[in-house]
Amino acid sequence: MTQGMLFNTEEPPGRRDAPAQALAPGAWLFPGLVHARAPALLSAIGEVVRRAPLRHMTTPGGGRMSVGMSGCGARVWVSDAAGYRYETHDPRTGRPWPTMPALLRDIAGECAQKAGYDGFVPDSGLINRYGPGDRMGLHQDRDERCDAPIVSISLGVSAVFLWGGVTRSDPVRRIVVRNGDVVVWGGPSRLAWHGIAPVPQAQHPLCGDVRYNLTFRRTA
Ligand SMILES: O=C(O)CCC(=O)C(=O)O
Ligand SMILES: [Fe+2]
Repeated sequence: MTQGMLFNTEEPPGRRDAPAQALAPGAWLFPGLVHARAPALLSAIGEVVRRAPLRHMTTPGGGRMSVGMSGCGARVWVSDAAGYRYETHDPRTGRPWPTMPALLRDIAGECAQKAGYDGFVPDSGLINRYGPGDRMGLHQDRDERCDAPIVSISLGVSAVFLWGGVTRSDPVRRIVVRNGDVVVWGGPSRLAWHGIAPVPQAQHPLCGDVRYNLTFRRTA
């Protein structure tokens, strides 16, 4: 696998050439693909959350999500007592979500292309912030009105990505995702079940004890 100029400048030995791993038809793990871009990605996250602060959303059932969330782009996923949906405005500030930084849009497009999905232009960039012990239960991403793929970037502390099949009862694999790893799923795997196991207490030089996840989608 060759990697474009965008990605391969500073990755440590052993990470640069880690091969892509097929998880399922249409689904790929790219170890370290954006490792060299982690500082730039984190500063783009900082830019977004200054204008749209991270917050703990509520599930329709009344539970508080452990993960802190924010986002950018035309629409961002929200959850509250009224349900799961995409909104054009941040309910917290009443303002439109911050514009997606070009760096994020471009990197998401490059990652999708690596998985064979050409022309992916996300209109939504979700930011998930996990502290020690925070998790995301197994779910499908099915609130989008579009079957474009999903590009998911891991930053900071390593975590275990839970990867099931398209059926709830399919076996669930546990895949370690590290700083700079990218998972892309679409096509026949677009509605695969997935989640994040409780994030361990650990330290990362760029993020302290935090894991960030950036998830790019087309919502319409
Ligand atoms: O944090 C992750 O890697 C997964 C996030 C996710 O599944 C989601 O935001 O829908
Ligand atoms: Fe998801």
